[in-house]
Amino acid sequence: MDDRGHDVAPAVETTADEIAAMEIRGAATIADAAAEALAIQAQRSDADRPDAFERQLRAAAKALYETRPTAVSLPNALRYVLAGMDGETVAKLRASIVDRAGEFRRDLDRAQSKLGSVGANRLRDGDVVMTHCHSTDALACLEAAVEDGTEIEAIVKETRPRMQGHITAGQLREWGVPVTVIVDGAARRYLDRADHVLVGADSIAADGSVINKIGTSGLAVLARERGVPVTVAAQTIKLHPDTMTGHTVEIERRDEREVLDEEARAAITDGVDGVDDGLTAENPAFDVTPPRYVDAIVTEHGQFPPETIVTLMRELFGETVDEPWEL
Ligand SMILES: O=P(O)(O)OC[C@H]1O[C@H](OP(=O)(O)O)[C@H](O)[C@@H]1O
Repeated sequence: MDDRGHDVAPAVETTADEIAAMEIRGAATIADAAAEALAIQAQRSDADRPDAFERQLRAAAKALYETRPTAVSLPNALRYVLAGMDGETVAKLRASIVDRAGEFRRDLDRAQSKLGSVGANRLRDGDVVMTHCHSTDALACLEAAVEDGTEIEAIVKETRPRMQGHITAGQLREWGVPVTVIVDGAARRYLDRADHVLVGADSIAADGSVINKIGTSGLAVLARERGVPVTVAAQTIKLHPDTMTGHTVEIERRDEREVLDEEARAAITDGVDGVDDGLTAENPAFDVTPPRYVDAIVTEHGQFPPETIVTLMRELFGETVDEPWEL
Protein backbone atom coordinates (compact mmCIF):
# COMPACT_ATOMS: atom_id res chain seq x y z
CA MET A 1 0.00 0.00 0.00
CA ASP A 2 1.20 3.58 -0.74
CA ASP A 3 2.01 6.00 1.99
CA ARG A 4 -1.16 8.02 1.85
CA GLY A 5 -0.45 9.99 5.02
CA HIS A 6 -2.27 9.85 8.31
CA ASP A 7 -5.34 11.69 7.12
CA VAL A 8 -6.95 8.90 5.15
CA ALA A 9 -9.28 6.51 6.99
CA PRO A 10 -8.23 2.84 6.80
CA ALA A 11 -11.58 1.97 5.19
CA VAL A 12 -10.85 4.43 2.38
CA GLU A 13 -7.40 2.92 1.90
CA THR A 14 -9.03 -0.49 1.65
CA THR A 15 -11.44 0.77 -1.02
CA ALA A 16 -8.55 2.36 -2.93
CA ASP A 17 -6.59 -0.89 -2.80
CA GLU A 18 -9.63 -2.89 -3.94
CA ILE A 19 -10.16 -0.56 -6.91
CA ALA A 20 -6.47 -0.81 -7.87
CA ALA A 21 -6.61 -4.62 -7.65
CA MET A 22 -9.88 -4.69 -9.64
CA GLU A 23 -11.74 -6.37 -6.80
CA ILE A 24 -14.02 -3.36 -7.23
CA ARG A 25 -14.29 -2.76 -10.97
CA GLY A 26 -16.47 -1.45 -13.75
CA ALA A 27 -16.66 2.30 -14.23
CA ALA A 28 -20.05 2.81 -12.55
CA THR A 29 -19.23 0.52 -9.63
CA ILE A 30 -15.92 2.32 -9.08
CA ALA A 31 -17.74 5.69 -8.99
CA ASP A 32 -20.26 4.35 -6.50
CA ALA A 33 -17.52 2.90 -4.25
CA ALA A 34 -15.53 6.16 -4.39
CA ALA A 35 -18.55 8.24 -3.33
CA GLU A 36 -19.28 5.79 -0.51
CA ALA A 37 -15.64 5.96 0.60
CA LEU A 38 -15.78 9.77 0.85
CA ALA A 39 -18.90 9.48 3.00
CA ILE A 40 -17.10 6.99 5.24
CA GLN A 41 -14.11 9.32 5.47
CA ALA A 42 -16.44 12.12 6.53
CA GLN A 43 -18.21 9.96 9.11
CA ARG A 44 -14.99 8.62 10.63
CA SER A 45 -13.00 11.85 10.54
CA ASP A 46 -11.43 12.81 13.87
CA ALA A 47 -10.76 16.37 12.69
CA ASP A 48 -11.60 19.01 15.25
CA ARG A 49 -11.39 21.98 12.87
CA PRO A 50 -13.02 22.63 9.50
CA ASP A 51 -9.70 23.11 7.67
CA ALA A 52 -8.40 19.77 9.01
CA PHE A 53 -11.61 18.06 7.95
CA GLU A 54 -11.39 19.49 4.42
CA ARG A 55 -7.73 18.44 4.19
CA GLN A 56 -8.66 14.88 5.13
CA LEU A 57 -11.43 14.74 2.54
CA ARG A 58 -9.08 15.97 -0.18
CA ALA A 59 -6.41 13.46 0.86
CA ALA A 60 -9.00 10.66 0.70
CA ALA A 61 -10.16 11.80 -2.73
CA LYS A 62 -6.57 11.93 -3.97
CA ALA A 63 -5.86 8.41 -2.70
CA LEU A 64 -8.96 7.13 -4.53
CA TYR A 65 -8.17 9.14 -7.67
CA GLU A 66 -4.70 7.65 -8.00
CA THR A 67 -5.87 4.04 -8.23
CA ARG A 68 -6.86 3.68 -11.90
CA PRO A 69 -6.34 6.31 -14.59
CA THR A 70 -8.77 5.54 -17.44
CA ALA A 71 -12.36 5.47 -16.14
CA VAL A 72 -13.40 9.11 -15.76
CA SER A 73 -16.38 8.13 -13.61
CA LEU A 74 -13.89 8.04 -10.72
CA PRO A 75 -12.72 11.70 -10.86
CA ASN A 76 -16.23 12.78 -11.87
CA ALA A 77 -17.63 11.13 -8.73
CA LEU A 78 -14.96 12.63 -6.47
CA ARG A 79 -15.40 16.08 -8.00
CA TYR A 80 -19.17 15.91 -7.59
CA VAL A 81 -19.05 14.90 -3.93
CA LEU A 82 -16.32 17.39 -2.97
CA ALA A 83 -18.13 20.20 -4.76
CA GLY A 84 -20.94 19.74 -2.23
CA MET A 85 -18.66 20.16 0.81
CA ASP A 86 -20.14 23.12 2.64
CA GLY A 87 -20.42 24.50 6.18
CA GLU A 88 -18.56 26.44 8.86
CA THR A 89 -18.32 23.62 11.37
CA VAL A 90 -17.01 20.08 11.18
CA ALA A 91 -20.52 18.76 11.88
CA LYS A 92 -21.97 20.72 8.96
CA LEU A 93 -19.15 19.77 6.62
CA ARG A 94 -19.61 16.13 7.57
CA ALA A 95 -23.35 16.24 6.93
CA SER A 96 -22.83 17.95 3.57
CA ILE A 97 -20.48 15.23 2.33
CA VAL A 98 -22.64 12.37 3.57
CA ASP A 99 -25.73 13.89 1.93
CA ARG A 100 -23.98 14.68 -1.30
CA ALA A 101 -22.46 11.18 -1.57
CA GLY A 102 -25.87 9.64 -0.91
CA GLU A 103 -27.46 11.82 -3.58
CA PHE A 104 -24.74 10.89 -6.06
CA ARG A 105 -25.21 7.18 -5.43
CA ARG A 106 -29.00 7.39 -5.80
CA ASP A 107 -28.62 9.38 -9.04
CA LEU A 108 -26.19 6.79 -10.35
CA ASP A 109 -28.74 4.03 -9.82
CA ARG A 110 -31.54 6.04 -11.39
CA ALA A 111 -29.37 7.00 -14.37
CA GLN A 112 -28.52 3.38 -15.02
CA SER A 113 -32.10 2.21 -15.01
CA LYS A 114 -33.20 5.13 -17.22
CA LEU A 115 -30.40 4.38 -19.64
CA GLY A 116 -31.50 0.73 -19.57
CA SER A 117 -34.96 1.59 -20.90
CA VAL A 118 -33.48 3.81 -23.62
CA GLY A 119 -31.14 1.01 -24.72
CA ALA A 120 -33.87 -1.64 -24.56
CA ASN A 121 -35.82 0.33 -27.17
CA ARG A 122 -33.15 -0.53 -29.69
CA LEU A 123 -33.79 -4.27 -29.28
CA ARG A 124 -36.48 -6.37 -30.98
CA ASP A 125 -37.82 -9.89 -30.45
CA GLY A 126 -35.34 -12.44 -31.75
CA ASP A 127 -32.34 -10.11 -31.69
CA VAL A 128 -28.91 -11.55 -31.03
CA VAL A 129 -26.59 -9.21 -29.14
CA MET A 130 -22.81 -9.56 -29.04
CA THR A 131 -21.14 -8.23 -25.88
CA HIS A 132 -17.58 -7.46 -24.85
CA CYS A 133 -16.26 -7.51 -21.28
CA HIS A 134 -18.66 -6.81 -18.40
CA SER A 135 -20.54 -3.53 -18.26
CA THR A 136 -23.39 -2.85 -15.86
CA ASP A 137 -24.62 -0.08 -18.19
CA ALA A 138 -24.78 -2.48 -21.15
CA LEU A 139 -26.43 -5.12 -18.97
CA ALA A 140 -29.02 -2.58 -17.80
CA CYS A 141 -30.22 -2.36 -21.44
CA LEU A 142 -30.49 -6.13 -21.70
CA GLU A 143 -32.22 -6.40 -18.33
CA ALA A 144 -34.81 -3.78 -19.36
CA ALA A 145 -35.40 -5.66 -22.62
CA VAL A 146 -35.93 -8.92 -20.73
CA GLU A 147 -38.32 -7.17 -18.33
CA ASP A 148 -40.26 -5.84 -21.33
CA GLY A 149 -40.64 -9.44 -22.49
CA THR A 150 -38.32 -9.03 -25.50
CA GLU A 151 -36.80 -12.38 -26.50
CA ILE A 152 -33.08 -11.86 -26.97
CA GLU A 153 -30.00 -14.04 -27.21
CA ALA A 154 -26.42 -13.14 -26.42
CA ILE A 155 -23.05 -13.97 -27.89
CA VAL A 156 -20.57 -13.17 -25.16
CA LYS A 157 -16.90 -12.60 -25.93
CA GLU A 158 -14.83 -14.04 -23.10
CA THR A 159 -12.58 -10.94 -23.06
CA ARG A 160 -9.01 -11.85 -22.31
CA PRO A 161 -7.01 -11.44 -20.20
CA ARG A 162 -9.35 -11.35 -17.21
CA MET A 163 -12.28 -13.23 -18.79
CA GLN A 164 -14.78 -10.64 -17.64
CA GLY A 165 -17.18 -11.94 -20.29
CA HIS A 166 -17.87 -14.76 -17.85
CA ILE A 167 -19.45 -12.28 -15.42
CA THR A 168 -21.70 -11.08 -18.24
CA ALA A 169 -22.60 -14.65 -19.17
CA GLY A 170 -23.49 -15.49 -15.56
CA GLN A 171 -25.70 -12.43 -15.19
CA LEU A 172 -27.52 -13.06 -18.48
CA ARG A 173 -28.15 -16.68 -17.62
CA GLU A 174 -29.60 -15.56 -14.29
CA TRP A 175 -32.11 -13.52 -16.32
CA GLY A 176 -32.86 -16.52 -18.53
CA VAL A 177 -31.12 -15.18 -21.66
CA PRO A 178 -29.61 -17.91 -23.88
CA VAL A 179 -25.84 -17.30 -24.00
CA THR A 180 -23.10 -18.50 -26.32
CA VAL A 181 -19.59 -17.80 -25.03
CA ILE A 182 -16.91 -17.39 -27.71
CA VAL A 183 -13.18 -16.71 -27.67
CA ASP A 184 -12.30 -13.16 -28.66
CA GLY A 185 -10.77 -14.30 -31.93
CA ALA A 186 -14.13 -15.76 -33.04
CA ALA A 187 -15.91 -12.40 -33.07
CA ARG A 188 -15.87 -11.90 -36.86
CA ARG A 189 -17.26 -15.33 -37.54
CA TYR A 190 -20.10 -14.90 -35.04
CA LEU A 191 -20.97 -11.37 -36.13
CA ASP A 192 -22.82 -13.06 -39.00
CA ARG A 193 -25.35 -14.18 -36.37
CA ALA A 194 -25.49 -10.88 -34.46
CA ASP A 195 -27.98 -8.03 -34.85
CA HIS A 196 -26.21 -5.68 -32.43
CA VAL A 197 -22.91 -5.16 -30.71
CA LEU A 198 -23.50 -3.69 -27.26
CA VAL A 199 -20.63 -2.49 -25.05
CA GLY A 200 -20.05 -0.14 -22.14
CA ALA A 201 -17.49 2.64 -21.77
CA ASP A 202 -14.89 3.73 -19.28
CA SER A 203 -14.62 7.20 -20.78
CA ILE A 204 -16.09 9.08 -23.72
CA ALA A 205 -14.08 11.87 -25.27
CA ALA A 206 -15.46 15.14 -26.61
CA ASP A 207 -15.08 13.98 -30.24
CA GLY A 208 -17.23 10.92 -29.47
CA SER A 209 -14.35 8.44 -29.21
CA VAL A 210 -15.15 5.59 -26.85
CA ILE A 211 -12.52 4.32 -24.43
CA ASN A 212 -13.45 0.83 -23.33
CA LYS A 213 -11.93 -2.56 -22.52
CA ILE A 214 -9.16 -3.62 -24.89
CA GLY A 215 -10.63 -5.31 -27.95
CA THR A 216 -13.61 -2.98 -28.28
CA SER A 217 -12.12 -1.03 -31.20
CA GLY A 218 -11.30 -4.19 -33.16
CA LEU A 219 -14.80 -5.49 -32.54
CA ALA A 220 -16.33 -2.19 -33.71
CA VAL A 221 -14.31 -2.23 -36.94
CA LEU A 222 -15.36 -5.82 -37.63
CA ALA A 223 -18.98 -4.97 -36.84
CA ARG A 224 -18.88 -2.12 -39.35
CA GLU A 225 -17.47 -4.49 -41.96
CA ARG A 226 -20.30 -6.93 -41.22
CA GLY A 227 -22.98 -4.21 -41.11
CA VAL A 228 -23.82 -4.79 -37.45
CA PRO A 229 -24.67 -1.61 -35.49
CA VAL A 230 -22.55 -0.78 -32.45
CA THR A 231 -24.28 0.65 -29.38
CA VAL A 232 -22.34 2.06 -26.44
CA ALA A 233 -24.22 2.18 -23.13
CA ALA A 234 -22.73 4.88 -20.93
CA GLN A 235 -24.16 7.06 -18.20
CA THR A 236 -23.06 10.65 -18.45
CA ILE A 237 -20.51 10.21 -15.64
CA LYS A 238 -18.49 8.44 -18.35
CA LEU A 239 -18.18 11.72 -20.29
CA HIS A 240 -14.63 13.01 -19.93
CA PRO A 241 -14.85 16.78 -19.47
CA ASP A 242 -11.08 17.40 -19.72
CA THR A 243 -11.13 16.19 -23.33
CA MET A 244 -13.08 19.34 -24.28
CA THR A 245 -9.83 21.22 -23.79
CA GLY A 246 -7.61 18.74 -25.60
CA HIS A 247 -6.64 16.44 -22.73
CA THR A 248 -6.13 12.85 -23.88
CA VAL A 249 -7.32 9.88 -21.85
CA GLU A 250 -4.57 7.84 -20.25
CA ILE A 251 -4.77 4.14 -21.08
CA GLU A 252 -4.04 2.00 -18.05
CA ARG A 253 -1.33 -0.59 -18.54
CA ARG A 254 -1.71 -3.49 -16.18
CA ASP A 255 0.67 -6.18 -14.92
CA GLU A 256 1.98 -8.31 -17.78
CA ARG A 257 1.36 -11.43 -15.67
CA GLU A 258 -2.37 -11.04 -16.44
CA VAL A 259 -1.39 -11.93 -20.02
CA LEU A 260 1.50 -14.30 -19.38
CA ASP A 261 1.63 -15.80 -15.92
CA GLU A 262 4.73 -17.44 -14.47
CA GLU A 263 3.66 -20.92 -15.50
CA ALA A 264 3.00 -19.91 -19.13
CA ARG A 265 6.25 -17.98 -19.24
CA ALA A 266 8.17 -21.00 -17.91
CA ALA A 267 6.51 -23.24 -20.52
CA ILE A 268 7.66 -20.92 -23.33
CA THR A 269 11.19 -20.54 -22.06
CA ASP A 270 11.57 -24.09 -20.74
CA GLY A 271 15.17 -25.20 -20.70
CA VAL A 272 16.47 -22.72 -23.28
CA ASP A 273 19.10 -20.35 -21.94
CA GLY A 274 18.55 -16.67 -22.66
CA VAL A 275 15.01 -17.08 -24.08
CA ASP A 276 13.42 -15.37 -21.10
CA ASP A 277 15.49 -12.22 -21.55
CA GLY A 278 13.77 -11.16 -24.74
CA LEU A 279 10.24 -12.24 -23.78
CA THR A 280 7.81 -9.54 -22.77
CA ALA A 281 4.04 -9.27 -22.68
CA GLU A 282 2.07 -6.04 -22.95
CA ASN A 283 -1.22 -5.45 -21.22
CA PRO A 284 -3.02 -2.20 -22.07
CA ALA A 285 -6.42 -2.51 -20.40
CA PHE A 286 -8.35 -0.26 -22.79
CA ASP A 287 -8.45 0.99 -26.36
CA VAL A 288 -10.02 3.86 -28.25
CA THR A 289 -12.82 3.34 -30.74
CA PRO A 290 -13.14 6.27 -33.16
CA PRO A 291 -16.65 7.75 -33.39
CA ARG A 292 -17.15 6.64 -37.01
CA TYR A 293 -17.45 3.03 -35.82
CA VAL A 294 -20.12 3.79 -33.23
CA ASP A 295 -23.80 4.07 -34.15
CA ALA A 296 -25.22 5.38 -30.89
CA ILE A 297 -24.22 6.31 -27.39
CA VAL A 298 -27.07 5.49 -25.03
CA THR A 299 -27.22 7.63 -21.88
CA GLU A 300 -29.81 8.47 -19.25
CA HIS A 301 -30.57 11.59 -21.32
CA GLY A 302 -31.41 9.61 -24.44
CA GLN A 303 -29.31 8.29 -27.30
CA PHE A 304 -26.81 10.36 -29.26
CA PRO A 305 -24.74 9.96 -32.40
CA PRO A 306 -21.16 10.04 -31.02
CA GLU A 307 -20.25 13.22 -32.89
CA THR A 308 -22.92 15.19 -30.98
CA ILE A 309 -21.92 14.08 -27.49
CA VAL A 310 -19.85 17.21 -26.94
CA THR A 311 -23.04 19.26 -26.74
CA LEU A 312 -24.29 17.18 -23.84
CA MET A 313 -20.85 17.33 -22.27
CA ARG A 314 -20.83 21.14 -22.34
CA GLU A 315 -24.33 21.28 -20.94
CA LEU A 316 -23.48 18.99 -18.01
CA PHE A 317 -19.93 20.03 -17.16
CA GLY A 318 -19.51 23.58 -18.47
CA GLU A 319 -16.07 24.48 -19.80
CA THR A 320 -13.88 24.38 -16.72
CA VAL A 321 -12.90 21.44 -14.63
CA ASP A 322 -10.90 21.74 -11.41
CA GLU A 323 -9.36 18.90 -9.50
CA PRO A 324 -10.59 19.72 -5.98
CA TRP A 325 -8.29 17.14 -4.35
CA GLU A 326 -5.29 19.11 -5.60
CA LEU A 327 -6.30 22.53 -4.24
O1 LIG B 1 -19.71 1.14 -15.68
P1 LIG B 1 -19.91 -0.20 -16.30
O2 LIG B 1 -20.89 -0.13 -17.44
O3 LIG B 1 -20.24 -1.27 -15.30
O4 LIG B 1 -18.50 -0.67 -16.93
C1 LIG B 1 -17.90 0.07 -17.95
C2 LIG B 1 -16.60 -0.52 -18.35
O5 LIG B 1 -15.76 -0.68 -17.20
C3 LIG B 1 -15.00 -1.89 -17.38
O6 LIG B 1 -13.64 -1.65 -17.11
P2 LIG B 1 -12.89 -2.47 -15.93
O7 LIG B 1 -13.44 -3.85 -15.92
O8 LIG B 1 -13.12 -1.71 -14.64
O9 LIG B 1 -11.42 -2.46 -16.32
C4 LIG B 1 -15.25 -2.38 -18.80
O10 LIG B 1 -14.35 -1.80 -19.74
C5 LIG B 1 -16.67 -1.89 -18.99
O11 LIG B 1 -17.08 -1.85 -20.34
